[in-house]
Amino acid sequence: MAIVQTKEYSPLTEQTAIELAYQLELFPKEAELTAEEIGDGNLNYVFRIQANNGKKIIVKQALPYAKVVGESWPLTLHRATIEANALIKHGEFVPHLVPKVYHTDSVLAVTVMEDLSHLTISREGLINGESYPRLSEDIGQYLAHTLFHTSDYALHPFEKKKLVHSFHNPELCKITEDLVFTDPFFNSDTNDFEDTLQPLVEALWEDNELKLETAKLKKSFLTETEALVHGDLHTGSIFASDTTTKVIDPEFAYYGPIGFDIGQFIANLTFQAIVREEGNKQVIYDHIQNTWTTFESHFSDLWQTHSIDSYANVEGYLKFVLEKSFQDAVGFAGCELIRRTIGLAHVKDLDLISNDEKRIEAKKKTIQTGRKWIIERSSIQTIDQLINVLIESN
Ligand SMILES: Nc1ncnc2c1ncn2[C@@H]1O[C@H](COP(=O)(O)OP(=O)(O)O)[C@@H](O)[C@H]1O
Ligand SMILES: CSC[C@H]1O[C@H](OP(=O)(O)O)[C@H](O)[C@@H]1O
Repeated sequence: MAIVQTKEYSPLTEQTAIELAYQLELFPKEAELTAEEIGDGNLNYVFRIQANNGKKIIVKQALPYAKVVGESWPLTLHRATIEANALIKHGEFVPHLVPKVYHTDSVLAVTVMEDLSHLTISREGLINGESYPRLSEDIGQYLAHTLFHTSDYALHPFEKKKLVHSFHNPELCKITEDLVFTDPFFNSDTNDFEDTLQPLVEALWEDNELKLETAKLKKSFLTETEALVHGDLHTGSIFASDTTTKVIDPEFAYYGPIGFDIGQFIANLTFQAIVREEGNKQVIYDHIQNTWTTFESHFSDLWQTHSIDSYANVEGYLKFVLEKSFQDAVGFAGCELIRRTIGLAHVKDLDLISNDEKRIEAKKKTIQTGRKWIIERSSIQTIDQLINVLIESN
């Protein structure tokens, strides 16, 4: 990977993105290049550069503010370095499940990576009725390998603490602390929901039991440095086809609780379980179940074969770790369901439902399911129980 440092930050244009690609010698000098800005996320520029021979690359650049809000919301450029380093670190364990990184530049806040345009963002595909047979198996493996190998169960304590330090990501964590764990549970300016939902939302704001349990989950997010988590593992951060899965966009990566990524992914599948017609829901229930069972079995295998923890063979310890991760995941999934329904950043799975009655009905379900999962997470002990709870309210 070439490392070329530029002296000064400035936002790229399609023209300067092409110049950068030439400068980095990612294409032969004689290649004719075209560029297109294709970013549809909340935060960054994404340029696709294409040569006349068909070769393509992606140049992703952080802006010094959150694109979705504008310059009034300044945001660290360091997130680009976090993202590139997380792709590289996770790629050590699951190279087939992340894009290749060709180049990073911390001054320009740029990551140049493999183009995945032959795949589809899984949220879009799922909304269009795709089932992606490999999705849960691949994400279950991604979760098991990235989380186990970056944890104290696998790493020397010095190495682990070095990683905790290098993935210190306070500004992006603060976004999650606010948008996932706080604002939706209070009458905050960032919230965004239909007037019809007002009574249900006000009931959440007055629900002390819910707020107490959410406070405990937020505390875990704030304080537990268990593993290097992706930090924003929703279906919009996953490219998929029937045969391939690739996880992108880990700019929210930091050392956090093992259950966080698992919960966010399960919640984003749950939007589909709720919005799909009756006959198409089962494939999503199966994905939810398979995500956990694949994670559990791969994590357990890694524990047996690679753990360096003195207590690894103490009967009951692995079971304790898995039970805690599951319970956390259920609670984090509940927070994600609620925040994507009434908070600042929504999901198309819900918002694209054009029929008002159906959309509101679906949103009531995601709010009620989220509340239930947060409050009842300690009594939901298996993935089958979780799915039964979901089916009962769906
Ligand atoms: N490696 C890639 N290959 C092809 N398209 C990509 C790639 N990375 C991002 N994109 C496109 O850019 C969009 C936004 O990327 P993302 O990393 O999610 O940005 P943000 O951080 O702003 O959310 C994706 O939904 C996808 O369409
Ligand atoms: C102002 S950031 C809101 C929201 O956006 C991020 O998602 P993405 O970058 O994938 O679009 C993240 O989920 C943040 O909570």
